[in-house]
Amino acid sequence: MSSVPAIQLCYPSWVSPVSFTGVRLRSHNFCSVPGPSSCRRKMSSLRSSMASSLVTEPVEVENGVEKLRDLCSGRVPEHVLCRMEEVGFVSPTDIQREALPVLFSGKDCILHAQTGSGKTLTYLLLILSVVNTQRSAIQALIVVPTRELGMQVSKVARVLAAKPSTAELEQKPCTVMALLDGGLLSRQKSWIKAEPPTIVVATLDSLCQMIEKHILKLDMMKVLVVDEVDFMFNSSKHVSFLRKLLTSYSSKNSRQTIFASASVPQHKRFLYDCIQQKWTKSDAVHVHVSSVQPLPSTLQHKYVICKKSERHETLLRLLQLDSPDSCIVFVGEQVC
Ligand SMILES: Nc1ncnc2c1ncn2[C@@H]1O[C@H](COP(=O)(O)OP(=O)(O)OP(=O)(O)O)[C@@H](O)[C@H]1O
Repeated sequence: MSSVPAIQLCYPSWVSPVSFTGVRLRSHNFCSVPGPSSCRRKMSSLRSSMASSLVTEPVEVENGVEKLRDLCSGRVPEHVLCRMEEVGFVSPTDIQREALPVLFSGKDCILHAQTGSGKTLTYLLLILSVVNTQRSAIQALIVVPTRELGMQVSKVARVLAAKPSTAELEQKPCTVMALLDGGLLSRQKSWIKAEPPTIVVATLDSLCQMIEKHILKLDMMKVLVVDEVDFMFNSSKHVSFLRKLLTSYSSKNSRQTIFASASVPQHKRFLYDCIQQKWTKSDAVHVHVSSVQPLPSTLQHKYVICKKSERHETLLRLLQLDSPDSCIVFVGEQVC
C-alpha cells in the first residue's frame, strides 16, 4: 500500500492545466528554529522531502531588490518597517522576495516553501499593509493547525504591530488576538464584544466555536491565511469547517486568500481546486521556492513497524535517540 498525500484524500483525481507563476529555484541559509513544535516541523520537512517530485518548473524572475524595506516600501507602515529591522529582519528570504510583490498586487496565493523559510513574516507583512487600525473590526484571520504555531505567529504579529512610541494618543493600535485550543475563550468573547481585534490567530476548533455562536464576525475580513494547509486537510471534520469558512462565512471576492505550507502535494491540482471550489479568485498563483541544497550525506532513512496506537510514542522515542537533523523515520503498521 503506498502512502496517499493528505490533500489527495479530499480532491477529485483529475488534474487540469492551470497557469501559475513559478519562481526560480534558489538555495538559502535559513533553518527551522528548534522549539516545542520541533516534532511537527520534522514531520513537515519529511512531507516536504516526500513531495520533491512536485517541484514547480522554475521561471526566471528578474528582481534587483535587496532589502526587505525596499520590497515593502509604500505598502507597509513605516513604524512596522522600523520594528521589523529592529528585530533583525533586514534582507528578504527567497520566499519573501518572490511572494511579497505578488501579495502586494492583491492576488490570492499559495505560499509553498520549506519550514523556516520565512512564510509567516511574508503573510504578516501583507496583513500589516492592508489593515486599517482606525476601524474596529476583524480585518485579518490566520488559521493555524496547532496551539504552538498559533502562539508563535501571534508573538511575531504583536512584535511587528506594536504601537510606535511616537503615535498620537487617539491613534488606535493594531491588536492581535490568539484564539487557541486549550483556553476557556471567555476573555476573548468579552474582548470581541467590547472591541473586535484587528488580527485574529486561531486554531480551527476555537474558531469554529466562536463563529457558530455568532460571537466572531468576518464581514470586514480583508485577508484570510490558512497556515500549514496540508495539515488542515487531514481530518474530515476540519475539511468541512474549512470549506464553510472559505465559501459561506466569507467570500473570496471580498478578501485576499493565502494558503501557506512547506509541502503542497499535487500543487497543480490543489491550485485548480482552489479556483474551482471558489476558495480563491481565478487568478490565484502558486509561489514555490525550493532549496537546492542537497540532503546531508549523514541523513538516514529508517522504517519502524509498530502498532498504530503506539506510532506517536515510537516516533518521539526515535527522535530523542537520533540527532534532530540526521534521520527521517517512517513509522507504520506495515511497510510495503
Ligand atoms: N527576512 C528575515 N530575516 C531574518 N530572519 C528571518 C526573516 N524572515 C524570517 N526570519 C526568521 O526565520 C525563522 C523562520 O521563519 P518563519 O517561522 O516565518 O518560517 P516559516 O516558513 O513560516 O516556517 P513554518 O513552515 O515552520 O511555519 C524565524 O525565526 C523568523 O524570525
